[in-house]
Amino acid sequence: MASVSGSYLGFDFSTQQVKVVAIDEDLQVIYQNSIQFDTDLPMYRTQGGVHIHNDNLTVTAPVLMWVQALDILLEKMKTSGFDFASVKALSGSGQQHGSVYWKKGAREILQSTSCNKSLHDLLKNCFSVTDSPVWMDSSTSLECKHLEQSVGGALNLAYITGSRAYERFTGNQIAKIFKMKTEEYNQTERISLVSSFAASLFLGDYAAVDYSDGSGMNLLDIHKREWSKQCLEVCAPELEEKLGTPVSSMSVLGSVSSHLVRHYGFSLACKVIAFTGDNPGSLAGMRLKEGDIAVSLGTSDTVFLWIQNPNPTVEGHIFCNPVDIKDYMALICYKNGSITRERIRNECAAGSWEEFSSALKSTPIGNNGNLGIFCDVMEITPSGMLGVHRFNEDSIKVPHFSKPIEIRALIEGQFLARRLHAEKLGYKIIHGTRILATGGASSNKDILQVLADVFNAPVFTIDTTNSSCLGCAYRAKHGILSEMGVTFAEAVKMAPEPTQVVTPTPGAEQVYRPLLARYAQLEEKVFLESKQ
Ligand SMILES: O=C(CO)[C@@H](O)[C@H](O)CF
Repeated sequence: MASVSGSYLGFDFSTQQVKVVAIDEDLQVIYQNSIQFDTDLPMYRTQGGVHIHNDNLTVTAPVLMWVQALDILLEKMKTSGFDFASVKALSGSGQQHGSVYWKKGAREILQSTSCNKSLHDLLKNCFSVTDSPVWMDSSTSLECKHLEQSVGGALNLAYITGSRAYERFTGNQIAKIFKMKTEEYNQTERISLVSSFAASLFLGDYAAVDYSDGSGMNLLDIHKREWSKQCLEVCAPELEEKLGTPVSSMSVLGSVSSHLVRHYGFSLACKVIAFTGDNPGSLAGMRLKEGDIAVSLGTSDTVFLWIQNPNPTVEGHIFCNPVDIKDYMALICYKNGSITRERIRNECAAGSWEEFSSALKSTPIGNNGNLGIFCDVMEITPSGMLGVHRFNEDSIKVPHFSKPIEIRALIEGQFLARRLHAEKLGYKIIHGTRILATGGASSNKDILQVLADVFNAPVFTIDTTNSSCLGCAYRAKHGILSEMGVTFAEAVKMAPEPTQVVTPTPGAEQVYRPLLARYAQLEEKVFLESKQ
């Protein structure tokens, strides 16, 4: 029987805003809207949606601001005449690693349906910690060191949880709350991620943490897909009870709350699908599949990978895959993205991308063996690498290159690094591999040509505006089909296809394969020198 036509919602509780996208049965976007924390909720006095504390390390956001933002967004949708009754399922995402602390007794209030209050009025006394730590926080170095030491080191922790200890990761943040706000911690009956907190607002009950966003906590055993008791015990007492049991990112958590049915006219049949992290949501929005790699070329660069057999290392992050229960995804972040590309453009191409492109076109693939590593700011991957390092074809360090060679050395060096680190995490370039490029630099075809040549794979461009919202609307549709065995790829096959822009230059692979090996040796040399 043909399914009754309906719509699907994807929400994203990101750092600076709450966004919503609605799609129809054919996956076409039929509605979108957003609430900006700084401007629409000025009484919270956030900057970029957060409060950076005086120590310049602690970064938090007021949890009631997120609640109030949803009230306003749903009212905006209602005022614009959005047909809530047509929504068959909804899902969403949240900024990863942030944590929300529900006070004892909050669940009963969350479940209460009798009142006509806004969610903000309903929940205003429900949080034991009112300023939630968020991903920009870097105040938990001691907790990170303690966790790594307690489980046998950084690599062991990465093997168990998918990442070495990171200051922003939730387990270390919870450890700090237990240490610094012990009474508040003891008054907490549930700890949510931003994603599962948001899902709870729609469910009218505590929503479980999903495997994918849970992989960003240094607490979830990504192989067993259950909490690592060893990690829980190191971070804080009675933590498993406060976190609840994690679930698949495709889980149907239940139906939307009767509070929302009454206030907005959602159907009682509208399902809430597990919410997840913004990056797993983006992977869904880009419709990445096995063998694909997404490269976001922005101020900082981010690489998303689909991985079947992960090899967790102390660099990068392995998360459980949000759309395939047996596979994984990886995330690799680089600080030296467009920051460095723009500096070299200004110094070597008179500030012109056209001249930058001409230099790439006038220099040979492989740059006659000249290699460069350009870290204007301290790099995330590899952690702590800094400075500009140039090597000639004999791997001898040289003080400078000519301008065209400098330009090619920068771009080849960046993409050789992305390929090296991806393959270290277990990524494999297979037949049919696609590179999905997004972000500012993806508009430069000559830069994408180098990307295609280094990876020996075709490069496609995609519009990732609202990629996480869109991905979660897709996941909402898939969530109610997955129980019938429908795969995510099948559920979203009607979505707009990415545009192929360039294919690898014949013979490029024969140049870059040995160059990649040389790059790996030189990067290791520079990395070790930076640690001395
Ligand atoms: O910390 C991050 C990923 O590990 C960021 O991308 C946050 O998810 C942004 F909200």
